[in-house]
Amino acid sequence: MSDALLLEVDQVGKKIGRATLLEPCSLRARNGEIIALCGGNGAGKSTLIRMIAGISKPSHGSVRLRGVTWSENRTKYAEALGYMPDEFQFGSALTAGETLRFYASLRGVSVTLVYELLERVGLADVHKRKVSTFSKGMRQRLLFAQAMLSKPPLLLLDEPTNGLDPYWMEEFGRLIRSAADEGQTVVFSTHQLNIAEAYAHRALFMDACDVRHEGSVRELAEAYKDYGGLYGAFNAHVTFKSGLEKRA
Ligand SMILES: Nc1ncnc2c1ncn2[C@@H]1O[C@H](COP(=O)(O)OP(=O)(O)OP(=O)(O)O)[C@@H](O)[C@H]1O
Repeated sequence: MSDALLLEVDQVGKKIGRATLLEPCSLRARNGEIIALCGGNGAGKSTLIRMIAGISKPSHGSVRLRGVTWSENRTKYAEALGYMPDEFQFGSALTAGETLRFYASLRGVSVTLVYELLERVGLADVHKRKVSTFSKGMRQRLLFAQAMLSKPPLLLLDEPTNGLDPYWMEEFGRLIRSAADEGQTVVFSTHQLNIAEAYAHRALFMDACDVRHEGSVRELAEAYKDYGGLYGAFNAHVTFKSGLEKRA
């Protein structure tokens, strides 16, 4: 992990009408850091991720990636980012290989990398199959490969382990660790606190559209080791008021 700051989320919040989707919150991420956003349903994880991804405009605050905001330099910002949304429909007529080649051509990435990535996410043998025949976990792995295509400085992953079997859940952990070892920063949301504990450096605990606590995963797991590790730390900081957006 280096000291270089890649991502600066500064008092970013979101309101739609009278509803508060996210209370103003801040987050800094350095190169090579893995950060887990943990929280129950409706806690605000996707809202925060979408604002970092540049697809939802904050009502307050700013997000800087490589020193620029989305509106200041869209190209520099977008090139620094690989985004895996929580829900996505691939074109059903395309095979896995065609799908990834399509995204590679959009980003000017070599086809050699496409097959290397299909191998890494365990889809090389089925690259000629149409994505419409894939299971949920297989589509998740393809979506993850899509986010990793250009080896972006920031991997922004919304519930990436959703639908993965135990083998691929662990493998996902190893893939993000090796990305971080190569200097990529990973911000991911998850309901799997064991994955956050095993692979993330830092965790943000979110609830009721607010960040309740932020800390080093190692320190939190150690402090709560007699209470279930990170799970115990999460329970100590989060009161589960999730589910509905706040209204003024
Ligand atoms: N377009 C919208 N209009 C009003 N409220 C919204 C809108 N989108 C999301 N919300 C609300 O914002 C809050 C945060 O939602 P968000 O999707 O960020 O939660 P999440 O932590 O990702 O949840 P999950 O784990 O269920 O995916 C929720 O209360 C949700 O109901």
